[in-house]
Amino acid sequence: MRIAMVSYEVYPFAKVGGLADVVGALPKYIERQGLTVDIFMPYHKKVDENAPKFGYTIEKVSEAIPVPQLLTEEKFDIYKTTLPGSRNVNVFLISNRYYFSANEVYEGPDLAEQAIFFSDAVLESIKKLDFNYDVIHVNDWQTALIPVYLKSVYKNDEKLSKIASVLTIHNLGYQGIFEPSYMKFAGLPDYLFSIDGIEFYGNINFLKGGILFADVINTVSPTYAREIQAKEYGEKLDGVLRVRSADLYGILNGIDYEEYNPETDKRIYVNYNLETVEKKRENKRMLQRELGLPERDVPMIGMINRLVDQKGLDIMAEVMDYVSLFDMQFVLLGTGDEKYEEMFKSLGEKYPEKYSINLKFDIVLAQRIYAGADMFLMPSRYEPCGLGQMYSLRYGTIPIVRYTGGLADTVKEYDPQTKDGNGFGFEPYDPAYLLKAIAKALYYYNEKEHWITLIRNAMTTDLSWDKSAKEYVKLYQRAKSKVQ
Ligand SMILES: Nc1ncnc2c1ncn2[C@@H]1O[C@H](COP(=O)(O)OP(=O)(O)O[C@H]2O[C@H](CO)[C@@H](O)[C@H](O)[C@H]2O)[C@@H](O)[C@H]1O
Repeated sequence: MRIAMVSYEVYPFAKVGGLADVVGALPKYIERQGLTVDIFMPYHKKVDENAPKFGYTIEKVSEAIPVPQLLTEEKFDIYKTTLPGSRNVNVFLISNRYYFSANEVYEGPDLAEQAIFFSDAVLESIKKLDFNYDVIHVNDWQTALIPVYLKSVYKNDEKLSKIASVLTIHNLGYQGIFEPSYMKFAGLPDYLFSIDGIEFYGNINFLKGGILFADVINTVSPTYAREIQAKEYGEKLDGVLRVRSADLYGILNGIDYEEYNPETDKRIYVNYNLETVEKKRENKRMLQRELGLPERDVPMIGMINRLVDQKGLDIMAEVMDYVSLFDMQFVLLGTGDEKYEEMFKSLGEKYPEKYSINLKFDIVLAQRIYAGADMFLMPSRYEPCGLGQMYSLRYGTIPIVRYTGGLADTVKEYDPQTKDGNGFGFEPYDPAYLLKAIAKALYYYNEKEHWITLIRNAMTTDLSWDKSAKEYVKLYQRAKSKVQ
């Protein structure tokens, strides 16, 4: 089977959040299952910026290809590189100066036009390139129109009509909702502007289109796949998801065990494994030094996040003054909404000996926090899967989470009787429960025998992609069986 995987972000070429990590790792593991995978992504400015750091080279494959389907004269070029660490995963970069010259991945002159242009350009590239794909695997709203095109405009196209589609929802909170006028730009037939199509409360909704028209849909954890079919987590698409529930799966993300390995990770200060885990302390000391925190043996809580409502920062705001009463340190790395940046900045100013607030994107510092911190906080309001808690488990850093979505599927409450469990957490979205979970973790930090057991349980949790990659292969087979 040959798979075309389509995404706006792919590590290491351009990364904003977890989507990049998934599409940068999963193809390597699918390839090991004997399939062939190619990636299609926009040629963002970031791709050139990251090239010297990661040592990939880029060549031009084809140029000035039109998109006759769309209401634009813009053309695109195709460039090609290879996914580092893969055997043979081609990465095709769709280049167009007008749409893709912003500094950031999710910026541009018009985000709706940009996503439509990219989606159609991918299909035009597939027509042009000499490969026969069995499945197009699209990710999130930016690429969710591809299944819509396949089942409407291209349903009689000799090549494209034979390709099945899979949509992965990494975050239902972002849907791509725009004015109906974009139907015309996209060249989509009018009949699609209906309740059974991409119409959504008078607008158009790209993700809804993907959910209705992809042959198979999945999200990134079994719990989130269940949660989003009910009103509380459904973001107004729960009804549409229930319509497709027979074709909706939940496959837990994995993490790249080669890239994220405390034994070999070159970005951390001192390497370690389960047998030499006491070296974590050295990582903490060096991190304290780098960040200007007092070099003491106090429990350190880390947090690395996009600073947005999803991440539970409003309930955190209510408890951090109380958490600050403990002898502890807190290290934040993140960027996002101004109100949250301000909240963390003022905590840093109020308690300079306890807080290190780093409002930037820095993948080296991220690894140093995963390795150096003792605990990792992720009190998300909702979390489709969550990778932060998985990286921290792998690095022996104990997660404190809200049990929702993938957090509930990967973190298990520590039981001091049975010595089972790899972290701490809470369920009701309520600051009092969050405070209790943090206090509990801080308590067990001082119960050294329990803490060592926790670290052992964390580091031996199976989070590899191997199992999930096999699930994706089955998903592709299911999708393929629907178009024959
Ligand atoms: N300032 C910063 N500097 C450096 N690195 C930073 C950073 N801010 C965040 N990161 C990194 O970005 C990634 C975040 O991934 P998550 O999966 O935790 O959340 P995200 O909401 O982005 O992903 C969405 O998609 C993924 C993938 O499916 C789902 O796991 C998740 O639940 C869903 O919300 C981690 O690798 C983290 O280290």
